[in-house]
Amino acid sequence: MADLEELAVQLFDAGAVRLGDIEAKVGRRTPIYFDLRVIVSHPRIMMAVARHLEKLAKEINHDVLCGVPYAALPLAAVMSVNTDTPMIMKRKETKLYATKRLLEGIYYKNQKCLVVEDVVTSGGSLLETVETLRREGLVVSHAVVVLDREQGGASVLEANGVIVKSVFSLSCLVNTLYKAGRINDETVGMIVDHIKECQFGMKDNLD
Ligand SMILES: O=c1ccn([C@@H]2O[C@H](COP(=O)(O)O)[C@@H](O)[C@H]2O)c(=O)[nH]1
Repeated sequence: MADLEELAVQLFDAGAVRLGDIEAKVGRRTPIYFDLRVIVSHPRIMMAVARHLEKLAKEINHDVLCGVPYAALPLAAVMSVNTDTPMIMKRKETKLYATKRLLEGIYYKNQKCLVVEDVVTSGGSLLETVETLRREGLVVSHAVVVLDREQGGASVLEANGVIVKSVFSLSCLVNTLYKAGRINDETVGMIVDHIKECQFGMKDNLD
């Protein structure tokens, strides 16, 4: 398995780290955007990221995995196969025909569900999935994520009973890329300022 520094550089070289003045969500701009969707085209990187998530997941008692749609779904699927752990999938919208389900796959009330996510910024996307899982009777206490952008999302989740374990924090990712010569000190400065300035609060302040 690639170590974390090596993996950070592989992700950058694969195009998973975008720099510039980027629109992250409606009304939100960022000097760095992490786009993990590209790793479906890089099976070795996908496997390395999944292995690092599995290492975190091993320390957490769980019966079933659920990826936050859509970027984390392939990661959760690889983890499920590697560790022989059942997976369920959340739909973005309820299916309007046949089963009309919001969660696909087999699960039982009170099963412990570990949520898998690519990136946490405000925590809003992850929390939405957690709320659906809890409404269906699953117990959610932890999430494993590839990148915590350190913008308050992990605290929002913790306040809602979800402990977040991440493979990378944004500052450690940026530091590694700087040391590897992939980004310059001006970019590092902009990202550090962005983390300080763009913090998200409690659930009523997610956007
Ligand atoms: O660098 C980024 C930042 C965000 N995303 C996507 O957005 C959500 C996380 O944002 P929340 O504010 O925590 O809901 C996540 O599902 C990512 O897919 C991203 O891809 N890259």
